[in-house]
Amino acid sequence: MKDKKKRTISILLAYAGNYKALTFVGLALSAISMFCSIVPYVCIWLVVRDLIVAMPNFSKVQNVQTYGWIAFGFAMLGIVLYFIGLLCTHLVAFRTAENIRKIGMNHIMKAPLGYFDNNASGLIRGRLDSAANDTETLLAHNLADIIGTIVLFAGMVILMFVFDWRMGAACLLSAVISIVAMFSMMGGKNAKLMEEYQAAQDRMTKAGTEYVRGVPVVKIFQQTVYSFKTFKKAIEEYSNKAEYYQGEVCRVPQSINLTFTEGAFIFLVPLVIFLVPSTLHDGNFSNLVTNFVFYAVFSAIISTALAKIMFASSGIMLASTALSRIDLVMKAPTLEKCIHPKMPEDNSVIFKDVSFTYEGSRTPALSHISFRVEPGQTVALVGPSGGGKTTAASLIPRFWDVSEGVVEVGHVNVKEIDQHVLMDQVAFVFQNTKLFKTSILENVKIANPSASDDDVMHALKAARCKDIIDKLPNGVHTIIGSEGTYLSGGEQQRIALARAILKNAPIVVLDEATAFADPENEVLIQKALSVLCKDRTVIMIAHRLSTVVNADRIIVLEEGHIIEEGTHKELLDKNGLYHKMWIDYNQAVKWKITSGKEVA
Ligand SMILES: Nc1ncnc2c1ncn2[C@@H]1O[C@H](COP(=O)(O)OP(=O)(O)OP(=O)(O)O)[C@@H](O)[C@H]1O
Repeated sequence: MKDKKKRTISILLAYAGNYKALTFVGLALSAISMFCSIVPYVCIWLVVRDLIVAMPNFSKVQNVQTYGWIAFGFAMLGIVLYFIGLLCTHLVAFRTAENIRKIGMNHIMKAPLGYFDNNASGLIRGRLDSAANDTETLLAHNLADIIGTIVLFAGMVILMFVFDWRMGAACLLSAVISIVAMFSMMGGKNAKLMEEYQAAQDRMTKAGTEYVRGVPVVKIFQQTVYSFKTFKKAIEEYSNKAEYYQGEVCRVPQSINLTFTEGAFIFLVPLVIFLVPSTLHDGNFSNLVTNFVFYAVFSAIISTALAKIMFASSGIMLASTALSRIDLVMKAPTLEKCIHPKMPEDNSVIFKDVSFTYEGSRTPALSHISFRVEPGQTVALVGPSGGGKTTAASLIPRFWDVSEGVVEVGHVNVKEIDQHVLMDQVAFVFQNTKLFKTSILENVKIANPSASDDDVMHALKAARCKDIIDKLPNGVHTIIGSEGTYLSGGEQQRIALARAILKNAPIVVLDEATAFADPENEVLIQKALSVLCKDRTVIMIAHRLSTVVNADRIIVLEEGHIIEEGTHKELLDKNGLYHKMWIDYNQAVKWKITSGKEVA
């Protein structure tokens, strides 16, 4: 546990970079300031002592004012040093939080694009943000408080011997009982319990997010919250853990802690009563009263110090869970960077004995796939759902890196092509197009920021987007999502095609480009596609087999294997899976037309 705390602090300080040294300055200032804050208590002791000695002739007392000034001076110095120390630790905390965000985002930028399929970018950003925030309190306040409290206790032990060790021990004993009770709540097997409690909290948050995402489904099927069993179970698990921790584990130690934090008097008062007879006998009664006043006042700062330790412990715990969230982000795989990049020789795409297995999956999504697409050819990937079509297409622009084999673009392994060159070489049109909440013009320009507005308009025209722009209030400058602007799936797809046309890449990968299109949009999309694909190397994935009949070659993928390959005619003649798919497809089309007639 102690090692874990040390590790947490040293990892965090590594994120502080150049500001690490400032932490030590801040901590040293905090320690000195705590020392300064003890001095006024000593002055109180001296004042009380002089007053009691001079009693009843108080005019004899000479040094009270001097003690007053010394107390004031040290109190002010303590405050100033504490603030400068806090300034230093805050600077470190802010820089560390900034570095956590920067380093995390830099790492994520090197992750393959496919990683974001399973890890939503919002979730990753949320993880980094919350982790950065959770480390701030520890570095800005808690560490300084821990050091300050250590100095305080060291000061107490020294003062215990200087004035009256018995009263010092009484104060210290109550502090020690309080600390032991506090750590018994957090240490040993309770630390594990605390981790489980936090894990239950995390599970509840995740299940809650899933539930909110699924609200439309819940509403459509008129289900209740109880239909989301995982969420309900997560809430129950969390509340059981919380009740057990707060009720069973914390009740006794918490009560002891609170009693002794505020109650140095529990030992101090009986002790003094016990000592009165002997001091009256020795003639040291005035000394006893002076010391009692000192320890009674001094014990008040113990409770403040203990409360700070308590916060500091939870701060360390919070920071350590924050570090595990950062670890999750930093575990994201990164694409190998080539040291001596090569330029593709032409626009061909070749798969050589390629296999690929998703992380955590037992069965390969692709097994020993080999095919070649010559420059200017159109090759279609078809086959049953889950056959590996999208996976194969994703390996070309390195959304993932192959597990075995080689993918080549222009006769060069894609891993040996500079990432920017590869991205310039390949345009990818996804099934599910993402448009940004900005103008249509900017949305298209993302593909080629140096393009002129005229080029963008030309691309939009070629992608048959004129009707979309005409109906928008500010034409091409309309912000998508603003003023009730809504684009259908097919319309969004045409904007995405305009992007790909503007990019002007020699290789085009189309993943179900017509997936979300109604018949009217489909015709327009097909026209846009014919512009985009003209004289380019095209790899297209399609379920609507009518879109692939003219392809130079059709590859049929099933369960990660190529099971048939050829032209539309050759595959029909083979009488295999493609032939069956073609019959099924035509029956489905006919069924649609027939049922359409029935409705009419
Ligand atoms: N991100 C992922 N993580 C883990 N497994 C995945 C992931 N994406 C796909 N798979 C699995 O890989 C296999 C191939 O999926 P892929 O999406 O490539 O098939 P597909 O032929 O494109 O299917 P569809 O036609 O339904 O889009 C499937 O078993 C699928 O469950």
